[in-house]
Amino acid sequence: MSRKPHIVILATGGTIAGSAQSETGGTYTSAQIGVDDLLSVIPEIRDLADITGEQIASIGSQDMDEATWLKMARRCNELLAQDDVDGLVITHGTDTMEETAYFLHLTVHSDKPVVLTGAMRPANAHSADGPMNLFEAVATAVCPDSKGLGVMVVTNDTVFGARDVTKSCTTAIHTFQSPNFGPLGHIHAQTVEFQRKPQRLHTTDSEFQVDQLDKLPRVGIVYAHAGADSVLAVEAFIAAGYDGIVHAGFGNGNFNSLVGDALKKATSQGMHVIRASRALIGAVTEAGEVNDSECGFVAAGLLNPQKARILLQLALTATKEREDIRRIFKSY
Ligand SMILES: NC(=O)CC[C@H](N)C(=O)O
Repeated sequence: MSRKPHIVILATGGTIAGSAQSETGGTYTSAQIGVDDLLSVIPEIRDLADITGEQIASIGSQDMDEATWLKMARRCNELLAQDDVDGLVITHGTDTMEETAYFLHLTVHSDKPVVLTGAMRPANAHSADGPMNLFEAVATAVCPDSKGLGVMVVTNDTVFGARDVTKSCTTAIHTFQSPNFGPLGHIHAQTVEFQRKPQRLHTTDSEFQVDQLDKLPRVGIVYAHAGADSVLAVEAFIAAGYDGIVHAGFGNGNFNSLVGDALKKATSQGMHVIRASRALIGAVTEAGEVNDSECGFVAAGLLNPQKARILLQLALTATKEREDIRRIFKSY
């Protein structure tokens, strides 16, 4: 490429754009600073790429919603279809970054890099992590080896895959981890080195098309605990006409008998139930204590409950057949 790569930064808010009362900590407000101000503190970023910025939203990511996801997916697909755009960097709050990353991993149909980044310290804090994270996100977006790896999350000198990454710590700057497999790669002194590639389907191989949609199927999450009477939550989702439930179960996707009966009632009424786990590591497998085909459930595999919810929502835009949903959970 003779010209410099062109990277578009889509800003959504979060702590990376946050402002605190004090540079050493305390309360702060997300989404106070626009994309131009974020860029102004790292002028070297313009040595890596020609940068243009767009403000997609100005929110703390706890307020991220499906309407904004659909808008983001559409805008990403539009931009990446342009010959003069080589990749995207999305600045985002960390609370739901993993969910937005996985949603875009399945709905953006391009092999050009899409990299999400954010920060744990507000923009005006001492040793704010946002500027370096943004710089390294752009370094990742312009790296030729990033092509075809799907959507990535870059923070703290580390590149994670959208499917595996999760926010693991409430406050630390090394909060993002991939507990099952570790990161895709690392960044040091502007150099990005990858160790592995995502194996499951994504982006250019994804069957999910959301460009014409203005909403997604309704799927709720029910969380297991000893002595759970979350049968009431299951009943509430049934009564509200939800399309599906993800159960964040014990261990290998287990539930107590009360909740199990309520979940079986849900499937008998045409709802879809995914068995995920509240455990951090390991897959929910079909061969365990639950007979999925008898109960009409689908095992989430390695997806955590919040990502299993997104995959079920997208699956239900394409099919209502349980066997097809099972195939989707084994492929994405
Ligand atoms: N560190 C953060 O980005 C968290 C701030 C805010 N809750 C958000 O997710 O946008």
